[in-house]
Amino acid sequence: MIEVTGLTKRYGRKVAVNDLSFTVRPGVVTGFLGPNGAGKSTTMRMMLDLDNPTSGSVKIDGKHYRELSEPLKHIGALLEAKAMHGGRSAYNNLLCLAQSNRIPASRITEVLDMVGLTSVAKGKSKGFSMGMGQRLGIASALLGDPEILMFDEPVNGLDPEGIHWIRNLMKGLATEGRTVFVSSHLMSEMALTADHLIVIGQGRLLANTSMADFIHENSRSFTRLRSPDRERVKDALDEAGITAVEGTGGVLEIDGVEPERLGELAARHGIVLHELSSQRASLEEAFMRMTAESVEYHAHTGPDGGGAPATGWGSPGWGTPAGGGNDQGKGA
Ligand SMILES: Nc1ncnc2c1ncn2[C@@H]1O[C@H](COP(=O)(O)OP(=O)(O)OP(=O)(O)O)[C@@H](O)[C@H]1O
Repeated sequence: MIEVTGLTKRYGRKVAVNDLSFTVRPGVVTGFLGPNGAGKSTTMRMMLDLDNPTSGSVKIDGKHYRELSEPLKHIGALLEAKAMHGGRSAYNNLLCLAQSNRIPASRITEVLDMVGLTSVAKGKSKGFSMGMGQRLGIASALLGDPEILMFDEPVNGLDPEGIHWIRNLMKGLATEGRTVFVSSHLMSEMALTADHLIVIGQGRLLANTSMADFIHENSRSFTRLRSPDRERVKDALDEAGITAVEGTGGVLEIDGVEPERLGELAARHGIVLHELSSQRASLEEAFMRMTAESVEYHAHTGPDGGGAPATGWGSPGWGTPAGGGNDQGKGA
């Protein structure tokens, strides 16, 4: 378990991390999300004692990182790919880490095998591709067989097979009861991997909630209905007191009514339907909606400034974000 309490980091006048408090629990994969510059890496560095907090604290299984005698046996981290000694072989890089933490050399062979680098174990790591460097970083995180694992952008540089592998690895580690904390900008990947989310913006906590609740609370869900008999559908809906919004291509969008009820209503009126489907926004849309106000670096790609998601944004029925995007500790 990782406990973060009142964590703050200032660089001069810049507040990179602003009074963050949350707990990362074992047994699930916890995703760490935030726009560029939100303070994710700074938070992770402070968790590993690589940076001193201005105030507040981080406890790793109840202890400060500095109090852990052989830290790699408690917490393993992938912070920056290729943070290894380029002139050393993959094996020797891991050997140095193993020796400083009294980890048997046999474990090096095991982790190299786990990450698929056995055949290049003797190769100097400076010749490694980005994906190989990432795998070596992951091997170093796993070396001490720790209960807590932290991965900063682990899928960077990995090919689809590698992404699939790291996803299953993280899920497997959580299933074993370990604490897995992972940051990524790849929302589709995060949606497949994480069970719980910590979201920050401009150093502040925006959400601490389950993946399902985060998407549910920050997105519009509706039922999409398409029929060759649209006018009769509209009459039937009117009669039943159900409001429909006209979407593109003759589609009707209905908020807050399950497809089952709509299907039964259509059947009662003998109306043919060509489509009846539940629409749920993606994690990416929910994330952009929640963090819209705390994005520091915008690309101005169009009249709207490029800050809004393409789908659903601003369409009828899409309400204001709960708590104006600042609902701290929601659902915790
Ligand atoms: N050593 C430093 N000196 C000054 N400012 C810093 C330093 N490290 C980080 N910052 C600033 O603190 C803020 C948080 O940076 P950080 O790298 O933690 O964000 P991040 O969420 O990891 O961003 P990204 O997603 O782009 O990696 C940024 O505004 C950054 O410019």
